[in-house]
Amino acid sequence: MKKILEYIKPLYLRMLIGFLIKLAGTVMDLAIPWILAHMIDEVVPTGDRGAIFLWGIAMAACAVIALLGNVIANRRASAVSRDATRRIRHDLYEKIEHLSARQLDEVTIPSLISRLTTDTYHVNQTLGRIQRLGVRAPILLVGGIFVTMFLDIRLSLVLLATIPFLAAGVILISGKGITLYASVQQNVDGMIRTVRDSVTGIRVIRALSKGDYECARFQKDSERLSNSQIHADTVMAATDPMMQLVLNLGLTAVVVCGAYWVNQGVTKPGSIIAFLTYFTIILNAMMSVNKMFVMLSQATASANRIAEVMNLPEERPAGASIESPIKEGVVFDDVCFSYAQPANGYTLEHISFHLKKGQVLGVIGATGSGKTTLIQLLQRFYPVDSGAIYIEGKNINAMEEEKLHSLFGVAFQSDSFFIGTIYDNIDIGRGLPEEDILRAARCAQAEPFILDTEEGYRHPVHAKAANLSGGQKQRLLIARALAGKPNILILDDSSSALDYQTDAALRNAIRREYPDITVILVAQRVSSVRNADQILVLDEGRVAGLGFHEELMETCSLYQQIAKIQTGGEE
Ligand SMILES: Nc1ncnc2c1ncn2[C@@H]1O[C@H](COP(=O)(O)OP(=O)(O)OP(=O)(O)O)[C@@H](O)[C@H]1O
Repeated sequence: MKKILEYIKPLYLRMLIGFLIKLAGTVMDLAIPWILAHMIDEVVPTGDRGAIFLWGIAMAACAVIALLGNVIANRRASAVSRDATRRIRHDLYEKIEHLSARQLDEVTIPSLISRLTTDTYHVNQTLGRIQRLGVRAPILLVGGIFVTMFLDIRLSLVLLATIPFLAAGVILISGKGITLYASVQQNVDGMIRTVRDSVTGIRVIRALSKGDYECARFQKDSERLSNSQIHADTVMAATDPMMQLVLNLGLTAVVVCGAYWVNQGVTKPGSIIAFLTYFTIILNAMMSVNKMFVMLSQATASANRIAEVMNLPEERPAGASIESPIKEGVVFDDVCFSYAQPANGYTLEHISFHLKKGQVLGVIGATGSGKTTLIQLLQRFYPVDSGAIYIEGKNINAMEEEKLHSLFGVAFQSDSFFIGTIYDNIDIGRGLPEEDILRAARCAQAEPFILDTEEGYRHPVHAKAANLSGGQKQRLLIARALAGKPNILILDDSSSALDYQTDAALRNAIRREYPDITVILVAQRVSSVRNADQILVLDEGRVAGLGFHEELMETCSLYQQIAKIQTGGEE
């Protein structure tokens, strides 16, 4: 909550003005029953029509001012909570953008989505409500009690006796609400995770006839969420009836005592009528305060979840000062890395190689051998546990993140497409020169299929590029990676859907059109890497071989095995 208060601080003045307007409106609301009692008990018995008319006008004026004050203040409250939430959402999004891959793994993407959406929504709603009712309800409550005391001290003491019971109940229950609503939000995370998995993998799910299984999984998450929501709401809902009961008992006592005192002539009937009106005002104010506490419990749970992400430390990798004696290309110097605890074994172990500028490195190995991890380390998505990675002699830890990432053009196995044209999907908002885009598309062997369409480069791409084949998508991704003319091109198994001929044409075109680009080519097929200047063979995170094709065919048994399986022994 402390973090959220930082966002409200600059809005204090605006809130204060809103509060003052609200205060004026609320005081007018409180004045109306008082004027009513005064008219019945003091003015009407005199029979002075002029005075009755004037007091009537005063009542109407109070009602109009109360209405205007409340409307204006409510509008201001919405504007303030909208502005505060917009800034919170913006900063949270920016923070998420800069989280390290390890932090993303820890918090998880679905949880970040719900923090950015439902949690900020709860904060927004509560900020608005607190401003709308935070002044009005307590003033109505305290003011109502104060005026009733002024009207009749004995009757108001009967009413006051109920307040401590009510306050204790509200405080107890709303404290529990924070824990309950935090658990609801955790279940929202779980449901988003399941929906995300099912939607992104819907084709695979259908192909494997796993629809029923996924439905059951969703049902389970949905039930868990409903149950936690029902449990939280049931506990929190207990406060309203409890308050009504206590207040109604108080009211009964007031009416009984009031009737007795009127008979004795110590209380006037007008006071009893005004007292009952104030009683309704106090009851409603109590209910509003209670609702505010319920919302506050929910918003506190959400605010804590938002602050948890915002307070995550910036992970700045260590060991940035050391420079490599090799001043060009990419150098991996005895790199070890593990996603979890190194004590449980490394994912990549003692990886060393030097890739000269303009050279091609092929990376091959069984699934799970660490090929993608190696690429992630090069882009500093995770910090290495030991050893160092250098680009042009500079430790990547010493580079500004933006500068480091601007060196790469990356095509992953599956990457995102957005609704737009083919041209837009290659450019992705970088505003690149048209000739660079056309050249990249040509080189990626994408142009023939693009020109085959009626609209050419303006051909529409549907959501998730559902109207393109796997090979066409891969070619567009490669074109996207090339179009920015990067220093280092990373192709992570991104030509697996291409036929052998297109794959070979692609590699030749890259060499011909972009001779200075250093290429790292992760592949499953020996044919994709055989012409590389160096081939790194990975086996369970260790280097099983490093050299060019013919060399490895002589020295590396794992490489020989892979080649033999893929070529049917022709090699
Ligand atoms: N974010 C992660 N957190 C924990 N472990 C991970 C993570 N990503 C990968 N791993 C593990 O690290 C190992 C290497 O994975 P990696 O993706 O680098 O293999 P790969 O050779 O690229 O596999 P593939 O050819 O199937 O893509 C695997 O055992 C994998 O389970």
